[in-house]
Amino acid sequence: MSTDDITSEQAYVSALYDRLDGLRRRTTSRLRTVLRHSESLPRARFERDAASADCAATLARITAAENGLCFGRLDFDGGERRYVGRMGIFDEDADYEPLLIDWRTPAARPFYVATGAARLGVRRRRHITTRRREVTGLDDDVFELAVREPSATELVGEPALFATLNAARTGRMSDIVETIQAEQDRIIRSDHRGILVVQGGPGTGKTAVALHRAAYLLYTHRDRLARSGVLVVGPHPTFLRYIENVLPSLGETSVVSATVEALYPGARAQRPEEPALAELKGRAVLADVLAAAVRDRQRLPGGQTLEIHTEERLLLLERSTCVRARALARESGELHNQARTLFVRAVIEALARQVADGYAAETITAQVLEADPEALDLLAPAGFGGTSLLDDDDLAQLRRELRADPAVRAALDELWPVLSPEQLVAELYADPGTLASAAPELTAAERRLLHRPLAEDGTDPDDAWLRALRDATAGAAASPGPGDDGGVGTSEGSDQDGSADGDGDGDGDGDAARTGGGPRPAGGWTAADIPLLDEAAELLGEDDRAARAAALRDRLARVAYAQGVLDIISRDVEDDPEIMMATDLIDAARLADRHEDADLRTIAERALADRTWTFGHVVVDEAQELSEMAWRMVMRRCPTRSMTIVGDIAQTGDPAGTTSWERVLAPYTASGPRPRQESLTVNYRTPAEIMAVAADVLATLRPPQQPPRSVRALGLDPWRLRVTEDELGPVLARTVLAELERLSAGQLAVLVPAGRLAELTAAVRAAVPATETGGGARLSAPVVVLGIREAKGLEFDTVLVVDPDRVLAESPRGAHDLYVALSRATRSLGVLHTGEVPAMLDRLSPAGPPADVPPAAPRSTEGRASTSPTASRAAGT
Ligand SMILES: Nc1ncnc2c1ncn2[C@@H]1O[C@H](COP(=O)(O)OP(=O)(O)OP(=O)(O)O)[C@@H](O)[C@H]1O
Repeated sequence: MSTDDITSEQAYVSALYDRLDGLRRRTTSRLRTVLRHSESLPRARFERDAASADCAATLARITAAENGLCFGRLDFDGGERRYVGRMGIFDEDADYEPLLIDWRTPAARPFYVATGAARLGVRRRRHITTRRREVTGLDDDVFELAVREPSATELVGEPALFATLNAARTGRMSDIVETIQAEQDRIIRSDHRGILVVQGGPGTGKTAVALHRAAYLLYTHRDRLARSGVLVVGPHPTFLRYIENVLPSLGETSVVSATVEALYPGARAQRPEEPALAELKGRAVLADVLAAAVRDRQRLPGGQTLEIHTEERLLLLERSTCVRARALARESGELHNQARTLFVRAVIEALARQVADGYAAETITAQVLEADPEALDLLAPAGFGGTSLLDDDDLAQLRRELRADPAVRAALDELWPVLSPEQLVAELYADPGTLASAAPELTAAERRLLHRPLAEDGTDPDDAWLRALRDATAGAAASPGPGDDGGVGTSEGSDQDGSADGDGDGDGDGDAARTGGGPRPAGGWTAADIPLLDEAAELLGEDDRAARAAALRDRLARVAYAQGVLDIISRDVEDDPEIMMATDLIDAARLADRHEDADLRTIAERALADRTWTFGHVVVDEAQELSEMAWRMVMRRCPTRSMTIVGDIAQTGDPAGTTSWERVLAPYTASGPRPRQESLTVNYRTPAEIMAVAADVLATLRPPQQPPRSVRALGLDPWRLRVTEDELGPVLARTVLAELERLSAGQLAVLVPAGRLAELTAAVRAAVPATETGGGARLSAPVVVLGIREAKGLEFDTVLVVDPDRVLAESPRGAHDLYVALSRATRSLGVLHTGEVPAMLDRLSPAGPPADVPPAAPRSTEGRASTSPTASRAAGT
């Protein structure tokens, strides 16, 4: 490329940066002006905050575009020229002529998909490489005018692509906006409607494509998606940290990313699950089991009558009354906790009638019996009409007394308890009788597997459901107002059944005390339990009446305040009919609404705090790991089914994970359009020599899968080293040091069977103290030691896989896990094994012990993250 070319491109790029600076200055100054206004009224505050959020989002986009602002140019047959970059820049003085087009616009598309076979009118595609604001290189694809056969293997912008692929890893995924390939571009820009499934082998760019698609959809449908948000579901927290820079670097900051478990704002997984149990808990049939468990908790008295001994009297609750009350509550279509109100109301009504009849019977006995000795027998079958002897106030008082009576409450709790999801699931596991009745579809052995006693302390400080219920009811009880008596939610007239405490007994405790806190199984919850808790929450229903009543009370107070304000400003002019008064323009209710405080939390904050939040689009990465129950949980978050699902069924490690996209998605697409399927076939990560080893493992899986085609070979043979069990720790430590020496920059991962994580981490740490490990590992560390599941979706320059035999034995999907482990490296791979090498790894070249590395001397790698890896490596040895 001539220096003239670089000079002229530099001039153009510099002019773009000048415009970017101008835009930044204008936005910053607008932000300052907006923030200077100290608004006292909530609505004005809201507008100010919305304007400042808008400025902040624009500034974030400008900042994100700074590096690599312009990276491409297209020259068309007719002489038209388009520059492509990270954001659109227009010439305001020339009718908004585009100077730089955003990569997501249709006009930019030929940059990614034009080939010699399908030129789309492009004569030349130029990749422009920049460092900071300086143009450092140009690469041109000049298309011949003659049409030739399309080639499936054709890469777009090879030099730029290989420069990225060969660069050392940093522990953070980067965007690929400058080098998106044609098969990836098609997926990124695919229609947002419906479910899109992208199946692809390791390193084919599924994660990269899914994230660029999220950015594309946010750009194309910003109005719709900005309100409801986009959710990215990833397999583990380390993965979410690994990808967290990608969308911000594309100028998108409003995406929520979470693991499946984090979508349930309550209990957290506290321990790993046994594979057999994880598989069982993942089955969709567990949804039926939970539904049956809920119905089982809606009970009837054992005999024909239930005796309730209150302090004053003995009440006899007829079984038939409970049958009717239960049918009424069930048929209402309300969820369990809300339907309890109807059940309680019907039972209390029957008990009130019984007490009133008692009064009537006494009256009759005293006044009538003498006149007609058979009066009791005559009246008893149809009742004494006792309620008609009491006026409405007396009856209301009687119902309140009955609801507050501890014996009556205990009986109601036995028959129809308020349940938290944690309580339902933990008590289901704990009680073999409930399990047997709720889970007839499971075998006795499976039910035994599910059985787990309750944790001894019985309460779970993390039971958010109960905490929220307690807070809400405490708030409701603490704020006296019209709602407390005869007002919203508490009167006999409106709610009849009582108050805002969610159980209808008017005691304000929300029954939290009676649920005994939040039970959990001994040992705590596991990741496989979380979808069950979410399902239980869905069946039980959120009890939001306390919060609703509190909100209504707030509003009444605001209306009263607004009325006071209107009275004051109208007072002096009240008698003059000529003068228009404030009350002619606005009433108190509307004035109050204008003063309502807006919810200023970000979409992410609101969405993650609200279990019932639904997103405009959901991306599921490593989707093969989701169980059927987890899918139910994710699907609830996306009723529109606008979803991008990316994964690889050959990499499924979770025993409850997916083996067929069709099968797992069938329940959600039965009545709608079928999911669209796309596949990615080119492996950008793993060099061909390593992929050949992984492909041998892949060949042992059923059903057989096609390995992806590696885009590059590096000429470095993957090796294996046999060591004795005793030597494993020290040899591993020396190998790590030797490999670090070889690796001038980048990252090294030691991938081990989950059961050996602690022991092998200790061995590596003896040589490299800064080694990071486990789910919370900091990926910028020079060395990380991870179990295979924790390495899902990640990549490293060098990978050492330890004890493949144990990886294979540790889980029914051991071979899938080994396949994942072998396909994480971007440069080199070594395997340390203690027994015979598994036959599927025969292709590995036998190696001698790590040479030239002194065995002891632990190496300091302090400060490596902030200095150049090469420098700190040198300093550390
Ligand atoms: N078009 C591209 N240009 C540059 N780099 C790319 C491109 N496509 C993919 N890559 C790189 O290839 C690597 C693998 O991509 P990614 O992690 O998205 O693959 P994956 O299919 O999700 O892999 P796995 O299934 O193993 O998790 C990443 O470093 C990614 O940045």
